[in-house]
Amino acid sequence: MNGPVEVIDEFLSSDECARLAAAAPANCWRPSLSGLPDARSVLSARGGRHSDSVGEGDLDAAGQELLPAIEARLADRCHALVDRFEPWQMSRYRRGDFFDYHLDCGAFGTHASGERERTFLLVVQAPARGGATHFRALGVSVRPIAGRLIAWRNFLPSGRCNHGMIHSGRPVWQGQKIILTTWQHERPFPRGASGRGSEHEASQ
Ligand SMILES: O=C(O)CCC(=O)C(=O)O
Ligand SMILES: [Fe+2]
Repeated sequence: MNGPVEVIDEFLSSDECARLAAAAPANCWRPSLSGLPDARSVLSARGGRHSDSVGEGDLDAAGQELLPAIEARLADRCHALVDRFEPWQMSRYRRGDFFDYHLDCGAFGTHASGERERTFLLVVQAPARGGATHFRALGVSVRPIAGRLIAWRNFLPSGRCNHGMIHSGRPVWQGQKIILTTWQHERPFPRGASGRGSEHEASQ
């Protein structure tokens, strides 16, 4: 699909999906927090979301070792700038879970790395029913199919947040949806304690 929402099927192989779906230890899942990096803002930001998430640092070795190859693929096929990526997050939506309509842009205005300019969402496991990513203002609904990349830009050409990109993760009605998501910021994003950058930083 062309247009404001880019969809690439089989971006992940079925083997990668299987390894990633098994990569989060059961006791690492936490209620998802939306958007904001600091705990102060998190409670108010959480309201419209019901799902669980883990950070990339929680994934097992088999899962973590896939990430550099996935990033290289995103750089190659989507011209992604991976040094601006936030640490990956894996989210799980079980029956009835959802992520209400929101913008990915708008919460990081004062962050050193700037706003979330682009979103890269990889479907690791598809639910049996429900769970589409719905862009209300665009009238676009993208089904969660395992291996599918769903990517979009959150800015207008002027550099302001594009409110036309408002979107939601529709409720899952049967089965479970697992996604692996990152956001490309305006400037390099140092991967802190939760990411692979931490070893690098520590050695400097
Ligand atoms: O689960 C979805 O389809 C949407 C996820 C999303 O909007 C996000 O993680 O920012
Ligand atoms: Fe989003």
